[in-house]
Amino acid sequence: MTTIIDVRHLKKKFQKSYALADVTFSIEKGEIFGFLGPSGSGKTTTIKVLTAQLLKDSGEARVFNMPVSAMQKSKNREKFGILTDNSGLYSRLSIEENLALYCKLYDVPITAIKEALEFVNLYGERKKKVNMLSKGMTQRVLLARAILHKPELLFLDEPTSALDPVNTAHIYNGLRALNELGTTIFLTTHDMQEAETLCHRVAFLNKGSIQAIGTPKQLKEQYSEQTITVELLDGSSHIIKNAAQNASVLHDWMANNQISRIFSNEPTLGDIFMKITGSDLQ
Ligand SMILES: Nc1ncnc2c1ncn2[C@@H]1O[C@H](COP(=O)(O)OP(=O)(O)OP(=O)(O)O)[C@@H](O)[C@H]1O
Repeated sequence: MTTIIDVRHLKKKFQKSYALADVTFSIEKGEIFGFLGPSGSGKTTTIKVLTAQLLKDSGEARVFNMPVSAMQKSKNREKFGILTDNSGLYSRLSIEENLALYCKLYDVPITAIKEALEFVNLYGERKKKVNMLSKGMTQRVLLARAILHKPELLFLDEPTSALDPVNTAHIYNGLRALNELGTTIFLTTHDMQEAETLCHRVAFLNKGSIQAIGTPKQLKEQYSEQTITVELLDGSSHIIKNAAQNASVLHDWMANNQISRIFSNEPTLGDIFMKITGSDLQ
């Protein structure tokens, strides 16, 4: 396994308060890793430190096995793509003209524009000026720009926050396809459904520190209360622990043909976040 991002005891303070209090995690090549946390938990600060837009106060942060400071060098910048809400697009130029400038900057053939715009479902709109675009369209242009040079690593800060369900689904499929081709993806979100749909592993960030980390399945198993709901034909509903002492009750219902539905009560990632931190993800 190749470690692409390695962060240990990372701290970052603004004025007197810690945006990152003590953050430790690593991401392996080929992973889609989700950073889940409510507003103000430190997600964007982490991306900014990892992409050398902000200096850390202490701790270690390595990307591609290099200290983050090396990410400023142009040959290393080419290895990653980044989508944040801090746009940097030229509002009076068209989508296509903006991406063409980026192609020049990264020495990417101009033909890459078509592929990137098709990826975000915007090729038909390529002549539109950026100042005429909706928030969701701008977000898709930024995503196209982030993948234009086919980076090995993508940092996506809330990539679908302004998108409608159709475009969100389109972007999810595209990100999975990119990941299958080998792109490692670090994404932040406060949308637990997004994390569950896309991510191989997730970390829960709250008040600048990681509270839990694992695959969605591991976290659900770890924090499940192991109960099942049994609905009977008489309309009653029973939540019982999935344990040996309840086998005879279940057996009797079943033997008497009383059961209408049975399902397990799996917690969502949002439930688990709430349980661990006492706050929700919004
Ligand atoms: N440049 C800055 N100066 C002062 N405080 C800052 C600065 N940038 C971030 N912070 C503070 O650091 C904390 C973490 O902010 P950050 O933007 O990383 O959170 P976030 O999880 O990305 O939130 P959101 O989901 O709202 O984007 C917040 O309390 C924020 O106010």
